[in-house]
Amino acid sequence: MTKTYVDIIVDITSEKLDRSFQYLVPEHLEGKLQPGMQVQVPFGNGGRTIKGYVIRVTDQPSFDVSRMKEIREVETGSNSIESRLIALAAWIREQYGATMIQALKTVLPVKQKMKQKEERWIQLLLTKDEANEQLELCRRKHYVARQRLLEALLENNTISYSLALDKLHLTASVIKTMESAGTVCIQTKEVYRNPVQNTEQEQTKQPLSPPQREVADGILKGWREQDLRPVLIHGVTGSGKTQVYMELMEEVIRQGKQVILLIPEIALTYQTVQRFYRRFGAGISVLHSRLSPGERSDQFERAKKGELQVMIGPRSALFTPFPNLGLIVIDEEHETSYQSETVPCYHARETAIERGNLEHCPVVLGSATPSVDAYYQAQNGTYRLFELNNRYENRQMPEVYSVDLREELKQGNRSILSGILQEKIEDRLKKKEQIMLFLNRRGYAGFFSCRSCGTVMKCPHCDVSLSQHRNGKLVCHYCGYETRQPQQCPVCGSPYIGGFRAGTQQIEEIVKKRFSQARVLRMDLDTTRKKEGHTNILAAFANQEADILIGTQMIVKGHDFPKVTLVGVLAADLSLNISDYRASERTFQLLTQAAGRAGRGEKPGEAIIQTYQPEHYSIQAAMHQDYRAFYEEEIGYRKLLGYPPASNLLAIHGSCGNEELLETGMQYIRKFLNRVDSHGQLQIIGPADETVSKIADMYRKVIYVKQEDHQLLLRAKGRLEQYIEVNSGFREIRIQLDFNH
Ligand SMILES: Nc1ncnc2c1ncn2[C@@H]1O[C@H](COP(=O)(O)OP(=O)(O)OP(=O)(O)O)[C@@H](O)[C@H]1O
Ligand SMILES: [Zn+2]
Ligand SMILES: [Zn+2]
Repeated sequence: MTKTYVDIIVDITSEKLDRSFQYLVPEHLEGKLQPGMQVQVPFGNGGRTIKGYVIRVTDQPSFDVSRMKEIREVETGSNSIESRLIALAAWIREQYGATMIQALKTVLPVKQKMKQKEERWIQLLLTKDEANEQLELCRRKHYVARQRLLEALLENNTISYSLALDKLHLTASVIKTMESAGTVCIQTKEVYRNPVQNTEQEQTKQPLSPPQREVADGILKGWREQDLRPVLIHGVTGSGKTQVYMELMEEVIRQGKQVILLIPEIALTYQTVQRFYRRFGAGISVLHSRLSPGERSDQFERAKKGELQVMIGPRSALFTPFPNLGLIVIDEEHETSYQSETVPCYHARETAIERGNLEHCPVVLGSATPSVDAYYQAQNGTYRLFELNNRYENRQMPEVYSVDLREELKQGNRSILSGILQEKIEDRLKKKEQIMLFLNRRGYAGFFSCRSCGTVMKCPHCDVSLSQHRNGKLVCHYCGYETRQPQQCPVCGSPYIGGFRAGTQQIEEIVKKRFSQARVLRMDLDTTRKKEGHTNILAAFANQEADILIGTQMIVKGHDFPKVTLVGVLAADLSLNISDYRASERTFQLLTQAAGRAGRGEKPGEAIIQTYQPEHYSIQAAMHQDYRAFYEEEIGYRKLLGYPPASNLLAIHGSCGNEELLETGMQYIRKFLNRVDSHGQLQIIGPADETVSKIADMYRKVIYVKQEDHQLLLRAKGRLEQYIEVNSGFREIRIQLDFNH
């Protein structure tokens, strides 16, 4: 009979996570151990017994079995939060191809010694009238920072100091000035806890509209009947999904449980967070990527101690160690940022659902453009589906028009702005309404090429074209390589060489030139590189300090600007051209979300989609804001071609500085898979070059494996991982396994 062995960690509070110890499983415990369980083990030579956690069960001993000690016993009734998170880490390891240590480090907050910071709050000392008077004064004098603080304080008479710095982008000196002027005072947390609070601030709960009520009731009813399937809320842009989340959260909190709310980082603006503060008060904490590890683990510590009811944050907030987790909500569920780009490349939606299973708590997903994956699960009954088909107060959905750019060219318009878009911009400027212009940058490069021979200037280290910047340089957006713009073609010597197609910078110039009266803001990677750059720009646009906001995908994510009545999409199909089976899905989502920014306030909105492929189904469906039409078409293709969610797809990514070595290694992997697959059940494609076949001098290749049965594919993946681990030929090659993405 084969023996089982378990890896145990005894210390989960420090960097010592990677010290694991192997023990023998005694006969009476055979088959009873799982990752996460707490056990008693002998430790050291003194016969001492200590507690440890099982992190892995295996039939491969890692050292001489005759020297291995046995586990003493399993702790019964120990279902600590750590146990559940370790079990989650084990699941992540299995699903996403990582080592157990990588998975543990992702899931468990690694504690560091940190001085406890005192939490401070800013309180308004003026009456409403006085504050409004001051606000008027600041407006006249263009004290925009003070204006922002006053506006926030008028909505909520006490706000968190760090939130003010972070999300309102105020400096300490501005706050200081207002403090010495007697406008505000600074309080510590203790004071805030027994505060003389202005009562108005607690009365901000808005009643649900009848359709919102119906959705919330339907969801709660299922939970009361122990239906814990994940819930998908498909609600059109502006339908008030947030309102429904808040209702559900309130119910869960009332039962003494806690809530995790995931929001894409880019949508985690002051506005959004403030909405939740107003409703739930001090029991909320916000995580974002700029917190230091210490600050982060502080927040996790507070959560564990029961000081918090709600954690809001991007992806990683999913691992908040709440003692009694009652609900996980994922807003904008379709967002690609929910997938980690570093190992383990876990997907927050899938991982949330697994955490929900482990904690017996429901998961709610929401989106105006659900991922095809989630909608598929809702169609086959794995998820429950709820719909909000109208905007709040039946505000109109935007009217969407498409413009065929080929026709524009035929009619002699060579500008990136079509005739109709120019007219509508003019009209909105006259009416003092706001405009958003969106350039789809995915799959796009403002490339520099020769008009005589067609040579495109590429980065010498990466297989991508260089982008032209205004400073006369060509820049690689993957590795940062820069070079001066050549005066003539390096291949044929022709002087007719230049940049084609405009990037956001050039569009800004074109727009400023064409509409000299307009105040223009631009938001893209370059203007937001600085800390809080994007918050500044969004806040300025929300304050109507500009008429036109030009930007990339960043500007379409869940923002609510009521004065925007026109959205222009400059080149819709750029993202259709990338070689990714999700290209159509991404394009549809981007266009629908972009159009959804228009007409969210009292005035109805319009969107104009400029495209070279007006007949493409993604663009057609986005024009009609018809998710179902898009989904039906798309799922048809996925079924036909065996792509997720109709089938399962394992991607094996390899990268290496030596191309030959990489090719050989990938061929070995292919042969190994063929051997494992003796019944010919796996469909193996490749190895082939990745879309970007080289980054920073590392060559990149990929093998795809398709199979409908997830378990079968998981088994193949497990065998492959072992093969790679024991085979020294793979030391030089970085292999990364990726499921269904
Ligand atoms: N019950 C309600 N009472 C008052 N205002 C509401 C209500 N429901 C929605 N609204 C308002 O309608 C607007 C849109 O709501 P919300 O932002 O929640 O929509 P959404 O479904 O999350 O939209 P998107 O998917 O586009 O982000 C907001 O300004 C919100 O304050
Ligand atoms: Zn040339
Ligand atoms: Zn490069």
